Amino acid sequence: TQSTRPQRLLGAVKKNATRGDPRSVVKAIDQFCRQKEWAMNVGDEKGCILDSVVSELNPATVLELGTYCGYSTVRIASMLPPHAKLITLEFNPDYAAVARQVIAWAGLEDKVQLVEGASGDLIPKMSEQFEVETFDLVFLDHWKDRYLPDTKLMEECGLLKKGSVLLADNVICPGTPEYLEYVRASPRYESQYFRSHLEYTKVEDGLEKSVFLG
Ligand SMILES: Nc1ncnc2c1ncn2CCCCCNC(=O)c1cc(-c2ccc(F)cc2)cc(O)c1O
Ligand SMILES: [Mg+2]
Repeated sequence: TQSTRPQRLLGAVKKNATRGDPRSVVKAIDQFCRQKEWAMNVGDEKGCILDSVVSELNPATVLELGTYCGYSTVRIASMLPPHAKLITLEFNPDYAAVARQVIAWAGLEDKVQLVEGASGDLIPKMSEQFEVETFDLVFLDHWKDRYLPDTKLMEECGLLKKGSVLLADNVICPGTPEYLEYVRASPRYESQYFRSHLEYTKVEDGLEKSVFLG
């Protein structure tokens, strides 16, 4: 049977990256996506912006919506302090299976909890099932029309506290107009746009960082 793109991406990680070395995993995926096959990872350019937000915030609890192959999961988890935890939600079981192996190759399985399911179903169960009160950082990188409803859901479920940061990928391409309008107009958020490019291309895209004011 034919392999899938995520499976070929995993092969490139196993071939070119060193076990237990997250930076080499990130580099192997970026090389694969530039030289072999484009894939919808946040990528190296936007990845540097992601890194700077994580290192500035030094979060203890992180929620990632949309794992895909685990590229941003590895980028974030590799920067977390010792007892911090990252919960990442992935809807597609095939993507989840690849992501688990990418995360394990990077040696980060102890910091990451990958949960399979839809964000809309899992967010309301967060506090009871995953023993999390609030998230210091949420990285939104899943269905673009779920960014807004899931943000409202996180507010309603009390998962955001004063100072929680939402970092949203693809706010220009593919675009999340309703989400952008909401976080930029709401008095409950302080928003900032980081202009960049769609991963591995010259197309404009960017990240929106929104601080919850409580
Ligand atoms: N736990 C959960 N709950 C809900 N949905 C869930 C989920 N877990 C996963 N999904 C479903 C996400 C499916 C992938 C989302 N990402 C994207 O769709 C995406 C697309 C592009 C793109 C841009 C230009 C193009 F020409 C083509 C594609 C770039 C990106 O950086 C993207 O992140
Ligand atoms: Mg994305």
